[in-house]
Amino acid sequence: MEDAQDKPHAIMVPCPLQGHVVPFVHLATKLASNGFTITFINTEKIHLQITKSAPTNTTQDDIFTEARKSGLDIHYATINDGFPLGFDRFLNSEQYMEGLIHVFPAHVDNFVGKLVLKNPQVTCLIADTFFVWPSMIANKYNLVNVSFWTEPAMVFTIYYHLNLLKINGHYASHDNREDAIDYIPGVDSIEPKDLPSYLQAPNTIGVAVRMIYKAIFEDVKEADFVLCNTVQELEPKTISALQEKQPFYPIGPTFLLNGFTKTTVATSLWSHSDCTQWLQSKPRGSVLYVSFGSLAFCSKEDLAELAHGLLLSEVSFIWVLRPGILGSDDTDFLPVGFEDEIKDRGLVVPWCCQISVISHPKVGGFLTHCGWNSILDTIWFNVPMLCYPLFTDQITNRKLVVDDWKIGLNLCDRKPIRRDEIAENINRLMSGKSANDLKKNMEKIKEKVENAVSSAGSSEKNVKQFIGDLKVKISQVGR
Ligand SMILES: O=c1ccn([C@@H]2O[C@H](COP(=O)(O)OP(=O)(O)O[C@H]3O[C@H](CO)[C@@H](O)[C@H](O)[C@H]3O)[C@@H](O)[C@H]2O)c(=O)[nH]1
Repeated sequence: MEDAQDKPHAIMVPCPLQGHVVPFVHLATKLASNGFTITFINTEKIHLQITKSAPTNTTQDDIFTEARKSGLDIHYATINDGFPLGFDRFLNSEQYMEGLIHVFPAHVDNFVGKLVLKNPQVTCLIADTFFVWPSMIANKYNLVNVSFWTEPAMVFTIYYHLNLLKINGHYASHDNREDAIDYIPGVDSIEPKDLPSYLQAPNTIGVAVRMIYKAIFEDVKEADFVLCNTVQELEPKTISALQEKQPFYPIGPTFLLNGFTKTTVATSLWSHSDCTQWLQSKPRGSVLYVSFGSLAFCSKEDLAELAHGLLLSEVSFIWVLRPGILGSDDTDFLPVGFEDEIKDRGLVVPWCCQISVISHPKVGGFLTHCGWNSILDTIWFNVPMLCYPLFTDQITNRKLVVDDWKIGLNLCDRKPIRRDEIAENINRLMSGKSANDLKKNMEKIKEKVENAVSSAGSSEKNVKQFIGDLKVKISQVGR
């Protein structure tokens, strides 16, 4: 029998969200192609949503069936998150988060306990940094504790140094300081307005969210290794500073780690509308892609203003309007006559295969909420961004895109957003000098990413380094 460190068996648990399941699946595939055995866990709810959304001919009980046929040793299991399948987790997000903190860990514990008993080769837990329980479970079952962070290192280090923000009066005081923050290791300077949203308005967000961030960044300090879906050359100072605290490996973008091939693993939570035929008739680089990811809510007023801005811009667009984007069952939010007015200039879809759309040569700009996966997707396909961050890390991600890397523009500089400013910025994104400048900067950033995922690049090297370090750790833990 092989030693446990020669063929590590890792349990992988993503946070039950679209933007987390996707990078976890790519990482699982990468590790399995490097000789790991993986047991991948989705919640029953996520599994149901994925299988319901997959094309009927591919619906499977096990999303890794095809991957296994190609020789990868990936097992799949689903566990209960503490709520009935019919419970609406988004409309009851506060209650859901309480459940993820207090109930979900008991289900994970139960599952891991049984698996470890049956299978002594299980040596490692790779859990989403967003969970509060990994160190408890890793310690209980003597597993190497690996935390996977799906956002940029900049955001990680801000939460990691929450205490510094508090001591210095930039967070959690009655009257937070408004001057620049220049004491976080590896971050030159950041304005309070660029902090993740949860750190800006501590009194208006739920208690559960605040508890989660405090708890997860206490827990991650116990991890043996931290993996991050970023690129060393994009955030060098921040990453070096973090590496002085903990073994921290930038290994992104994970969707490129297996070469850019279409994955056989179903991950989408909604069915894809096909946009390729509609795109065919458009001139090269002329279409704006608009999407706000899987999680963020918009107000009815802002969506109406966006719709008017798109009309005024006269640009062709594909707009992903996810079901539930208003945070309610309301579906009646587009201005009267909008669909007639856009005719064949605009296509509104509930969801699509984002990679297929932004890789299409007809697409020339991306109006995005600045979800980290979307930023990585669009860098790879050289599509400049118009940034409309809505909450959480998206606020800080915008700073990276617009202020630091200069590969995107702000949608509006003030709130509430205004249709004339939206239209003007859409046009600046899609044509003229500003568009050319953005494209030139984008080429430089893309080159860094391209180098990182090449066989001698930093992300590939960091994956190898992580695997080597993990094997040493496994031999020391001696399961
Ligand atoms: O129509 C669509 C829209 C999105 N996607 C995919 O869905 C994912 C979306 O991820 P992301 O852009 O990161 O947005 P969210 O779904 O909003 O992701 C959550 O998780 C991210 C990673 O932690 C955070 O950066 C975000 O702020 C948070 O909202 C990406 O893989 C996209 O390729 C599609 O396939 N089709």
